[in-house]
Amino acid sequence: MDFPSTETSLDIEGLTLAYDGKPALRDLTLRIPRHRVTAFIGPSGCGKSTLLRALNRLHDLDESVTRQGSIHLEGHDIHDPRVEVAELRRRVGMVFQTPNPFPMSIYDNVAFGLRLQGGLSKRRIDDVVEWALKSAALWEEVKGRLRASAWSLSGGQQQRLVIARTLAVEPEVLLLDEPASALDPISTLKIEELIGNLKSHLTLVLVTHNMQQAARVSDYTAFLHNGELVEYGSTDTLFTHPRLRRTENYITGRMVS
Ligand SMILES: Nc1ncnc2c1ncn2[C@@H]1O[C@H](COP(=O)(O)OP(=O)(O)OP(=O)(O)O)[C@@H](O)[C@H]1O
Repeated sequence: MDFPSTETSLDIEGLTLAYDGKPALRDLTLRIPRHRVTAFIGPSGCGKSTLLRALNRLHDLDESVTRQGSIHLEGHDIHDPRVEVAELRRRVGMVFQTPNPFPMSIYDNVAFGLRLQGGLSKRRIDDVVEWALKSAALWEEVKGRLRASAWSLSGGQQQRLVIARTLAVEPEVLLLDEPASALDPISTLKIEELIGNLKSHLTLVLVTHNMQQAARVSDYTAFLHNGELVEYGSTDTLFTHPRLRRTENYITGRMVS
């Protein structure tokens, strides 16, 4: 799957990543398009989360990890020594499987990153908190109790709060690692709707075990197996006319691992 560089957000080239010398990703090359939803699918242990984490350098502190190859964000090498990792992680935000709001109020969760950046008036922070909560489709449910503890929210609301917290610092890319797998079906639907709405101004990358979910929300799908990129293409094509037998076996449930 190839996109012109003008439409590419993340350009992954020859990426090999190993834990203690054991490769989890093998020579992966793919381009992730801007303002689209790209899903990574594949059996457990195939390297989906490893690839997602590599995109905002979450492996940096893991001394067992070695890497070859490159990742460019908007044409710039994310491993360039001049890159500040905190700024990279602001631009490439990440939401994990289990909602992880901070032990503070709803408002303070969303304001957290803005206050760290500093220099914003109280009024401006109020505005951004409201905008982020609206963007995460949570505002109507919490506008009357912004000072309540984030932990008083349901699991699905907590996950949308975490998304609002991530959106508040205006990332360009949002990485979602099984964001709905701990949620009930109604909360899952809300997260899926939200993903669809966010792509008008964000690039989204989604790891999911749920193939129906990948089919519902993503524009492009990458199928990984044993750390290799097996097939990558438009979601419609990959699910209806996979090129390779391995992909077909996986999406039809004939491959379990
Ligand atoms: N921190 C780590 N240290 C050592 N090995 C790891 C580490 N994280 C992942 N691995 C190994 O790397 C391989 C890929 O794991 P990864 O979590 O990326 O796969 P995955 O496709 O996301 O799996 P799942 O769907 O089960 O979450 C697996 O063999 C896993 O055991």
